[in-house]
Amino acid sequence: MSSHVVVIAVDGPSGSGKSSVSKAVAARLRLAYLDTGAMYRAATLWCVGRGTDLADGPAVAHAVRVMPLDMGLDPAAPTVHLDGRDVAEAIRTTEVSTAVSAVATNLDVRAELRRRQRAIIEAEAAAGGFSDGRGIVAEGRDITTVVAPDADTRVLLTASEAARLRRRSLEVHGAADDSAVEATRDQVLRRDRDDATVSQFQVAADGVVTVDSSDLDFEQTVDAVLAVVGQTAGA
Ligand SMILES: Nc1ncnc2c1ncn2[C@@H]1O[C@H](COP(=O)(O)OP(=O)(O)OP(=O)(O)O)[C@@H](O)[C@H]1O
Ligand SMILES: Nc1ccn([C@H]2C[C@H](O)[C@@H](COP(=O)(O)O)O2)c(=O)n1
Repeated sequence: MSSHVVVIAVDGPSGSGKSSVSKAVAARLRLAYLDTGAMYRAATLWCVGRGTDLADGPAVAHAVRVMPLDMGLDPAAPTVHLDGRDVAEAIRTTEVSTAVSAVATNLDVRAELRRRQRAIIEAEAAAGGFSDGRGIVAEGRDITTVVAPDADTRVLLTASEAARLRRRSLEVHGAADDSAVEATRDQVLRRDRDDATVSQFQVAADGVVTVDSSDLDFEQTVDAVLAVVGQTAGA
């Protein structure tokens, strides 16, 4: 049995399915799961809660450096606690989704959150080997390229703009008619445009495998990512 520790990195644009697919992959392989987007969302909620002006870069960076954030890594029940408070729901509000790019494009915030993400990944990787079901799936926008460029498996999960808008619209509004899709446009496309100014998640970097889920259903997408893991991490 191999004692190799596995790190699986997944990036992609909004609505491509990173979170749901990564969670399912981690559960299937009995690995930990890290949602790095949730960390940027928590940082946004933290700043808003302290009354920090999101346009004041140094103040935002300072607030994030002292942010007491705890990430729970069980893919069956991932948790996010800020100063001991469960904020899993609070970080998904439209207010946070609309404001998060202002925080995520602050380079000092990125440096701090990347440091924390690497520490979490290293701690998980040190905990055991893949054969024991240990290791981690980490997903976001810069995991394959900056946070964990040495990951065993690096996947860029994409989907067409239309598919991503439809999925997000179904998720948020329970419908994918024209007006529902229009209402999700800012949360998906404007956010991607802003986030793409600091991370490269629209084209696969060297060594990163693209999985295009536009014409795949959820289970087929999970299987496609597992197949890449099988080819790259010796699963
Ligand atoms: N292949 C797929 N086919 C159909 N629906 C999917 C597929 N993959 C994911 N979904 C659904 O699309 C929605 C968006 O997925 P998810 O939240 O995982 O995307 P994301 O890339 O993490 O987005 P964001 O970065 O904006 O948080 C969810 O409702 C999810 O169940
Ligand atoms: N590694 C990451 C993860 C996320 N972000 C930004 C991009 C989003 O606007 C925001 C929230 O992410 P989501 O929950 O929608 O995946 O955080 C980033 O810049 N880098």
